Amino acid sequence: MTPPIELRAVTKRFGPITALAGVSLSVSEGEMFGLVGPDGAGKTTLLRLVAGIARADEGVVRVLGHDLTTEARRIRPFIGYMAQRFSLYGDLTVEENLRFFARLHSTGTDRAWQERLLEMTGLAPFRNRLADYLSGGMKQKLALICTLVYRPRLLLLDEPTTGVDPVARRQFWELLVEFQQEGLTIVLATPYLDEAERCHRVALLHQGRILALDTPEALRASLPGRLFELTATPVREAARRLRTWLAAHRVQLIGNRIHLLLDRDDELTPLLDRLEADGSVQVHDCQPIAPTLENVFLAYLTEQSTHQSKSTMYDET
Ligand SMILES: Nc1ncnc2c1ncn2[C@@H]1O[C@H](COP(=O)(O)OP(=O)(O)OP(=O)(O)O)[C@@H](O)[C@H]1O
Repeated sequence: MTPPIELRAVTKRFGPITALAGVSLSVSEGEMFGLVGPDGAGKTTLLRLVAGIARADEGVVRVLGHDLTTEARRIRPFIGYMAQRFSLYGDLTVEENLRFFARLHSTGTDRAWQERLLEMTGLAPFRNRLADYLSGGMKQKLALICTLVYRPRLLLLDEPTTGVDPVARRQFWELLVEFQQEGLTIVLATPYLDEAERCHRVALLHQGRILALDTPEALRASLPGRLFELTATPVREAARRLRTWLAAHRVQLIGNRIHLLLDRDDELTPLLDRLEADGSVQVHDCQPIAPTLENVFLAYLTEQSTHQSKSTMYDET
């Protein structure tokens, strides 16, 4: 079966900036696919290309069997795209917003579906409230159902829960999972790695390239060696010293803890002895831990930037 989304060697430039550089990926029917990466990595650009709003400079974007270079218009009725700043009409009520978006796509008559969306999101009791007076979480839910009101086959979400409180985020996710289980294919960009963990597969983007793409389990397993969590004081000095002895991607400062990636267990004791040797750094605790996606992505990103600074050094000499 043809995958609903397929990108082959896609490049997108904005003047001198290369937002996407030769990206290839495919998303399967009914999949929940996550895009993560630092600001400016190219996540929004990728979603906009798939939505048919922007065009690739090179490569092929195929969505629902159509080549978007020539057939972008054909897919629009089947795509739900919730942009980072999705605009609701603040002076319309919840229900009026929903009907407005439904009418834009000539499905204004499917009232049963609209009612179901209002019920599912818990927005039914607030149907007459102006959108301006909804909480942040409720606004996001309304934006989601305005995106789904015309029953798209693909749902593209750009950081849909940014700035939403944890309870509302959890509710939003319960809805997403419900829609995905009904067969909707979902691609979402997220800055939250706990959200990425809930996706079937995740792509890590950096400067327009895919650094890693796999299931969360496989990505975690791809971190070579053993990970240790260390508490020490002063923690910044401890991390600084470790970074001078080990490759940068092996030492991650996460809050007030250091995560240390070693090849072998027996590297640990000599390293800790060296850290405490002059008495100015004290190690309080050190335990082996299971890696999270955050560890994996930080390792990839640091390794990448070390690589780049090395090649810049070579370029300059
Ligand atoms: N319309 C545009 N004109 C010029 N540059 C752009 C445009 N859109 C994106 N860019 C640039 O392309 C690169 C990728 O941007 P993009 O918005 O896709 O990243 P992102 O991963 O979504 O980051 P963020 O989460 O900060 O939006 C950035 O360097 C950005 O400044």
